[in-house]
Amino acid sequence: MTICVEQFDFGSHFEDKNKHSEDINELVLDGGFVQPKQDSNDAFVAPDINAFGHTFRNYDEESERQKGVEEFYRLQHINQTFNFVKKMREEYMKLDKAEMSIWECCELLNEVVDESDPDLDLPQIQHLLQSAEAIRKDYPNEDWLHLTALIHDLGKILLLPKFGELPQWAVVGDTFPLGCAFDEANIHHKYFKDNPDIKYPEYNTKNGIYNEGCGLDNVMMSWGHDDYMCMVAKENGSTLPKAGLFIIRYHSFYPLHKENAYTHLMNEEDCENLKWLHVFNKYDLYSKSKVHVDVDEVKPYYLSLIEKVRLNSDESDECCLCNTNIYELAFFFSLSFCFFSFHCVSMCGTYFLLVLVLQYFPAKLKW
Ligand SMILES: O[C@H]1[C@H](O)[C@@H](O)[C@H](O)[C@@H](O)[C@H]1O
Ligand SMILES: [Fe+2]
Ligand SMILES: [Fe+2]
Repeated sequence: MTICVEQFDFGSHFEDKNKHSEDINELVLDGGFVQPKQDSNDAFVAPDINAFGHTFRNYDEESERQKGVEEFYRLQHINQTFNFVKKMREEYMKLDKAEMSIWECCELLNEVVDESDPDLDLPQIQHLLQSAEAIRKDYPNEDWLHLTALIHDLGKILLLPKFGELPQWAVVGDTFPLGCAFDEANIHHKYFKDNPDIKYPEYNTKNGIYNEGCGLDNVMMSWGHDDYMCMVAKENGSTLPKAGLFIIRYHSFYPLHKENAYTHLMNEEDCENLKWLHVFNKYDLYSKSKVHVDVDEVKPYYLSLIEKVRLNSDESDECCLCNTNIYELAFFFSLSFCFFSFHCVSMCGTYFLLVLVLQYFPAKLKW
């Protein structure tokens, strides 16, 4: 099967910007987010070297930091198995760990450092804002993309005690499919030899348990911050465009979006969404630097974006305006109404009406 993966050369992207923007503007985006792209004169230029003076994603560098990264991948490749992912998905699908707003979650990432990353050692909130600000500069009208950048790594809260305190190998790093052969395009591929799934013949052919072209949504990806965040967004009824959800679930799937491996599992929709992931990746990877973003300065903009994410009406019990429980709020107002009208029936009516209305403005997501 031939698959239409557009190979994206970051170096030439901005010289050839018009051509590319035509391509991606063919995509129809749902969710009520602004679409058209405006060209900007001073586009983000991908630096050649990272904050440590090395090329980006250089996994062969001889350094102390790199030794830690390699040990991370050894553990990840041994421990991520089909059954492990299945168990994790069942556990985290419950969304019973916490209720909090997106911004509260961003602030939690202040405490998280990613040990798999050779290019960044700052708290993760800085990475979220660095990538979102960089993409916002070049794509000022694509606010869904800014929001996607802001939330794409929020799943790293899995490292925190409240969310199960999972080990780094179960949260960060590049991702790959389970249930089919491990492609050589995975970094430090050699460590897969000790993965227990290697002994199941059905998992060790090119397609494994999947049909060619089955679509990535049907593929079990290694468990981590990508799958978790996508799950949280979907289950909370987020209205992000499909391309945004695709970016969130596959942004660490470098074997696919950088090396073109596993493309036989994609369907047509994946091919379309991949174009956006290529755009996004430039900002995700090359915005990593030692330059801190002033959190307080940019906060109002991102809070306004967060408000645009409509959630399922029955998912949250809190009012977005005052964070009070909607049932208490409705009870209080209907009681006052009853007091003035001396009519109990109207109190009940008002109560149910208010609960209904208030549920359309939930402020918190279930995690
Ligand atoms: O080390 C990084 C980091 O964990 C990123 O968040 C992830 O998306 C990348 O794929 C990974 O290589
Ligand atoms: Fe990530
Ligand atoms: Fe990232």
